[in-house]
Amino acid sequence: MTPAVTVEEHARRIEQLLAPVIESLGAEPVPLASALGCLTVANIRSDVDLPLFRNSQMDGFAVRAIDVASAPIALEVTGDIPAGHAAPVALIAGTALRIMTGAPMPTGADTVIPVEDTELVLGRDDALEGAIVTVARARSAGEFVRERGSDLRRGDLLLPAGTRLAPRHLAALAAAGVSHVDVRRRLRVGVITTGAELVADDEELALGRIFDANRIALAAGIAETGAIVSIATSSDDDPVTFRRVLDEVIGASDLVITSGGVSKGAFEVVREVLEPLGASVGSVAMQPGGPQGTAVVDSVPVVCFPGNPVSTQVSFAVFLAPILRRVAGLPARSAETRTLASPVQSVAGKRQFLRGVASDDGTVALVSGPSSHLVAAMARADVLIDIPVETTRLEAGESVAVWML
Ligand SMILES: Nc1nc2c(c(=O)[nH]1)N[C@H]1C(S)=C(S)[C@@H](COP(=O)(O)OP(=O)(O)OC[C@H]3O[C@@H](n4cnc5c(N)ncnc54)[C@H](O)[C@@H]3O)O[C@H]1N2
Ligand code: MOO
Repeated sequence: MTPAVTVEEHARRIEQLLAPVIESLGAEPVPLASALGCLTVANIRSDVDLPLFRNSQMDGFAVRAIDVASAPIALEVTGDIPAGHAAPVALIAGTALRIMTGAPMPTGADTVIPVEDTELVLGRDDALEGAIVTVARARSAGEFVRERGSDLRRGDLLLPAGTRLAPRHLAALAAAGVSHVDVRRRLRVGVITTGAELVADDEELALGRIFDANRIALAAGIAETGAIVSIATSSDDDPVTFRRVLDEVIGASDLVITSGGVSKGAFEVVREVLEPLGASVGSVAMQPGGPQGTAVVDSVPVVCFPGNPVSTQVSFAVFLAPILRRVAGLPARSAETRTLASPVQSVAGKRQFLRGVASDDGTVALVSGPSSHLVAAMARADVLIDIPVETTRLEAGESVAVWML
């Protein structure tokens, strides 16, 4: 990749690298509890009517509308129908049955009088036997009765193919008794951060060592874009260690992302291990995110990002997030136009992604300078300001494209 390729060229390269994996993803059945965010692969029809049976919409008394037409009227209460009641119950004409919300309607009843519109006088020893209910107002037939199949009929379409499963979809499937759903298999993405300076979880900080910001950033980015984090781990700069870690992660992943070890230093472990395997490592005309690489190892695509934490995050946002979002059925992150709150400088020949905060008044302000180690400043940003490759200066009030983070 020498000389530098454009952002668009590198994006196309990654698109091509991932195409075979995405095309062969296929489908798998998953339990509903694991299906949030998955895409259905086929139309799902209901095997049942919803509601499953005719039931009461209110706590109250099941009656015949004709028997309460001249309310107020007193009726004998001949029994109770709690929710979950299994045995079919028949209403005797001219009487009432106490019923709870969701309980099956007794045959013969055609309306429910809400308890608020009644007065109950219990029988001897406060038993329901011998109780009398006074109904204060009439109701027409069908009121407060939820008819079987009134929500959805058996055989009707419950969810179309290509639905990205949200809680409301899962609720409808569960209500229809569906326990597993066929979904597009999600991409399993592995993460390897590299660098002898990275403090492992069980190590103490010492001079020259740093905490690993990229492992969690990439893992969270993967999860946010609807893919599965297969393994997120790290390696030091020893090629033998890196190769061992790479093999482990490749075995569990459809795609592997590395961070660090791709520029021009003396200990660039990613480059050292992957170039002999045919990797393309070089420069993309962007800042941050200049050093970039791609490889295929054991048929698994490997995308190599630079180690600076802002570079890693910007690289993920620019090159992988759009693809992963599309595969997961998520809408593309919107790009908008804003006006600059203050002038910006840029570097000729590099597309610059500056970190900014967008305001409701339509302006965007920088949160920091352009350097790619400014990980704390990036946390204050909500947009990337996209400065075109040949632009070297923009004045306050000029329009810029911003990418929502
Ligand atoms: N002589 C040159 N030096 C550098 C060039 C160049 O063109 N010529 N490019 C610079 C640019 S731009 C970048 S970006 C970095 C990329 O270098 P690497 O991808 O090889 O990354 P490292 O050297 O491993 O690390 C760079 C930087 O980031 C810190 N780092 C690494 N991993 C993590 C992590 N997981 N969490 C937090 N911080 C991390 C690392 O300590 C370094 O400070 O190269 C420039 N150099
Ligand atoms: O390209 Mo590096 O990512 O500028 O700092």
